Amino acid sequence: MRASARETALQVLTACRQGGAWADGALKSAIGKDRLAGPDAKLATHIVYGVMQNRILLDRYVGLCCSQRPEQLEPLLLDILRIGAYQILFLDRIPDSAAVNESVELAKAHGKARASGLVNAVLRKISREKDRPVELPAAQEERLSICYSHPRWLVERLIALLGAEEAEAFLKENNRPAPLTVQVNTLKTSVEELMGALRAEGVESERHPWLSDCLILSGTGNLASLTAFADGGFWVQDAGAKLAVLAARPHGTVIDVCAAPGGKSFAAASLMNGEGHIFSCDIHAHKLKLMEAGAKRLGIENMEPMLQDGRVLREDWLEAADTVLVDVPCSGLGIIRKKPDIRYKNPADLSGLPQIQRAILENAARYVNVGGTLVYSTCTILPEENEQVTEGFLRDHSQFSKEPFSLPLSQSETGELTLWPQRHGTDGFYICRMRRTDHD
Ligand SMILES: C[S@@+](CC[C@H](N)C(=O)[O-])C[C@H]1O[C@@H](n2cnc3c(N)ncnc32)[C@H](O)[C@@H]1O
Repeated sequence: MRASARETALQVLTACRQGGAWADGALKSAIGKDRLAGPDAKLATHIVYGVMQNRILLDRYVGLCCSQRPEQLEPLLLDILRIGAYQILFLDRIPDSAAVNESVELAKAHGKARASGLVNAVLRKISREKDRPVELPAAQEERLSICYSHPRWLVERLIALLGAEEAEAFLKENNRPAPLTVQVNTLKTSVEELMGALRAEGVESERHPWLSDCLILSGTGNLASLTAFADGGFWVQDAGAKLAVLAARPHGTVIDVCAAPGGKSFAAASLMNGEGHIFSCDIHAHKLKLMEAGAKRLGIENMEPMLQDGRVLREDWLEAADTVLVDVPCSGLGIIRKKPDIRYKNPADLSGLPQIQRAILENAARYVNVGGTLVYSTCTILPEENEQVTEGFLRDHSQFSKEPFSLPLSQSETGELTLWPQRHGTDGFYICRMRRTDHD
């Protein structure tokens, strides 16, 4: 039974390595394709997330227990070793012998019968030595990088931003499960009613500590299979994302320039209580379908998904909107706890983002009417995608200025706020609220 969970996990790790897939999406489709359910689906998920969260540390163990360096091993074999090592080091309920044997079988099933001896020897050695603390380098950056499996460049950036102690707290938080926060669809139901409906389906829910219309769920299994979900009772949304919409106080004509999969537009619609109109734009046609389906499920009628590149001006929208949301594509380094593989993005691939973000902000700002609000947000914590983009924009546009805002969790006197998992319990998020005071 368990072998199929491990086989699925291996397929997912292979898809991520070879095809550039994201673990969460690849896992969801592999679990569906392999028809895993219950404990098998859970184990496959634990293994994939666990390997991603601990990859650098696991490779350290493999390296110490193998005559070859991890990077010299065939990638498939290394993935099999990581899967085995993760179970031995982190999953108490699986006997080490089972973790070793299943990994050996996995190697054989993938035509690596000759290498299965190596898998056996390395994993047995890891099992024997697992209680001895792994030797770590003295240098702080290197030590944190291995301990929490984050690439060295990111650890260095975090230490520069936060200092070593808080950087470590952030890294630790990234390897913990994030709470599953959902937003109650107040257009259709109430908090109490939804809690009752979830309970009837065996799902535990508790009120969010500081967002009155949000719940934290546990024991959900596949969310999409719940009747409460199909009935449009809620959508999944991190508290940080909800705060970005609260900071905008959306009303009247709203343009959400980077809207898919639609979470912030849904939150705006619910705050606007059926009034006004929301243009929910995205550059990818296939994502519009997601938003359309979401809006239909939630019974939102004043939201209009549209195919529109945020960098390209629509003349008919010039100074036409009361609220413009600019939730730009970003490095996503604030949501590592939900997408653990984001940490392994190549930093060189991130360097072009600020230019795209600035171009979208520049264009979107032209849609804001005088007196209207412009909110720029990201789910990252890097200043070059956050403060540096908004500062550059404000320097060149004196008709906009930052405006203080207050939120259930905290206030911002300066008009901008960075949220952090280790400080706020939310995803890492940046929010900047600006107001237009004059024409261009
Ligand atoms: C951070 S996500 C938005 C999340 C969304 N606001 C929500 O809360 O569900 C960024 C989105 O921007 C879209 N995007 C990327 N480049 C774009 C562009 N030039 N114009 C419009 N949308 C773009 C991506 O397809 C992606 O869906």
